[in-house]
Amino acid sequence: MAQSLGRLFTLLSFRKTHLSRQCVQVLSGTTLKRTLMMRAVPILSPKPRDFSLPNPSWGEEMMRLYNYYSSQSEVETEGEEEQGSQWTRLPSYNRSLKYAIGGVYLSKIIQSKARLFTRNIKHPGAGFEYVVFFTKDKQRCVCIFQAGHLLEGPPGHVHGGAIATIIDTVTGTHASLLCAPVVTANLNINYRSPIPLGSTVLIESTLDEQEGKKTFISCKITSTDGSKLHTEATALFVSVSVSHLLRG
Ligand SMILES: CCCCCCCC(=O)SCCNC(=O)CCNC(=O)[C@H](O)C(C)(C)COP(=O)(O)OP(=O)(O)OC[C@H]1O[C@@H](n2cnc3c(N)ncnc32)[C@H](O)[C@@H]1OP(=O)(O)O
Repeated sequence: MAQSLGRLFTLLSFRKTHLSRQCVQVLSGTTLKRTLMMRAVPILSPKPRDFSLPNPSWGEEMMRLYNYYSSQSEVETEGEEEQGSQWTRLPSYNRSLKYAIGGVYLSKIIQSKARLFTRNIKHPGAGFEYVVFFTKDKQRCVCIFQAGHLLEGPPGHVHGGAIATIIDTVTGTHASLLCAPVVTANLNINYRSPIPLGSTVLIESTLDEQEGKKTFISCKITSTDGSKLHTEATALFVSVSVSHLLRG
């Protein structure tokens, strides 16, 4: 199963690259053709958009924290002692790349229209704007989250389901770093204080325990200065095989 899946990924990856090259050759020539080519290449390009990089919708606080954690993730090389390398930023795509071979999307193989739930609102800033950083030993993750106006629950505040979604995403991403592929088996959430719509908050996840196929992670959402607790959660992830994901 794994072997034939691997062959399928390699074949699809080759066909996609080959198609991009053919498209460039056919279209090059006149200005019109060049314009068309410029438009066609990004569509066919195998390089996916990384949604965890800044966009114009990110507010001041989101940018401040992004710059802070990014500055903590620079690694000194050439024999010098590493400085400020505590955090590493995780790229984030709108399809399931994680388990794929050769840059082909797993979600595309299962269903071509599938998109990651948290990355499918097209208008920047309207939904989930977030970026996850993890520590070198992968014991902790921190997510900077800016909640857009389409996530409203109680007037002016973030919907409880949207909060559950971002918690599942952060803790699931954390568990995936440790032992992918995983699925959420259990998620317990205590909502302590509402999160204002449009605000930026910090989500911190911590590895509690790993026991066989089970990974236990706890998580809290606070204001960015840590003074206000919004949400606390614990989650259990169970490691599964790729065929478990494909089987459904
Ligand atoms: C990049 C973005 C990342 C986003 C991450 C998002 C992740 C998700 O949302 S996944 C989607 C939601 N989750 C699902 O759809 C999962 C559906 N459930 C399943 O597939 C199965 O029930 C599954 C795999 C969790 C467990 O299957 P099961 O056959 O019970 O596994 P099994 O091997 O027997 O259990 C493993 C262990 O987990 C325990 N366990 C399983 N489910 C639970 C549970 N709900 N509560 C407590 N323990 C549990 C079992 O008791 C067992 O423990 P032990 O090893 O001590 O005996």
